[in-house]
Amino acid sequence: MIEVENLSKQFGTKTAVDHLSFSVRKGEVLGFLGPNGAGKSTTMRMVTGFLPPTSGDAKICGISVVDHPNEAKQKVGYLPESAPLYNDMTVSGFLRFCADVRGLSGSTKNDAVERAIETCFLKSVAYQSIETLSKGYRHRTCLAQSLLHDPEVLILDEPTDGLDPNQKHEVRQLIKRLGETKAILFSTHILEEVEAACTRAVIVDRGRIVEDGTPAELIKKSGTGSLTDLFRKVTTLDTAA
Ligand SMILES: Nc1ncnc2c1ncn2[C@@H]1O[C@H](COP(=O)(O)OP(=O)(O)OP(=O)(O)O)[C@@H](O)[C@H]1O
Repeated sequence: MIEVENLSKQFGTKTAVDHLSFSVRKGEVLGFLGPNGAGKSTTMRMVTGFLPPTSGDAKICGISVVDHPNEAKQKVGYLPESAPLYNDMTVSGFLRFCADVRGLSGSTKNDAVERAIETCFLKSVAYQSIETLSKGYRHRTCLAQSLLHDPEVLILDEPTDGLDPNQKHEVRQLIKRLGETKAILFSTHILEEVEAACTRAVIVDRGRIVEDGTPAELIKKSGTGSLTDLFRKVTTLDTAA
């Protein structure tokens, strides 16, 4: 469902993503790990059709993001790193607005908004204005937005960032559940999320994949039973420069 083929991105002289290739099938949750500046967000922005690659391509359900970015976008739910929200709207109003932008109307729109509110546990704040929400609820509102059109593919950039431990647990469970019927790519800095939510994980460093395996395989590879040890072994301390 997600096929990334030799994807590269150059910003001036900086190579942010360097000939990356991987795929995610339906029923798979792929954890996308790597130090700050490894190229995770840049890869996700290209895979969702929001940033044109310097070379290579990504296909969403067989649709090229280079040749048909708008068609590919319709198949994807995307939670960007800093997702935009309209503070003066209520949660329900914001989701209805996003559904309009997605081209949903009538009962399809009502059902989509209701389902997203339920899935992301937003019922209690549905009619509250976004500016009054805690960070966790704001975050879940962004996540709900990405689910409105019931996409086959979900691309989530640090979906648990800034959440408290209870909310982190809830969102991980949600990702796991959604992953049963969709293809999910999500980035995280929290290595325990690999075991908690992923069927597979890749570690990227300086725009390249340096490890790829199931959580059990990666833990075995570490030699110490610790994903943190493996992560530290295969990644560079400072990749942002
Ligand atoms: N628009 C841009 N212009 C120039 N350089 C950029 C741009 N966007 C990203 N970069 C650079 O590309 C590299 C990869 O950045 P990216 O945000 O993809 O990393 P990341 O793995 O998502 O990092 P983090 O974990 O900190 O979010 C970094 O060196 C970053 O400074």
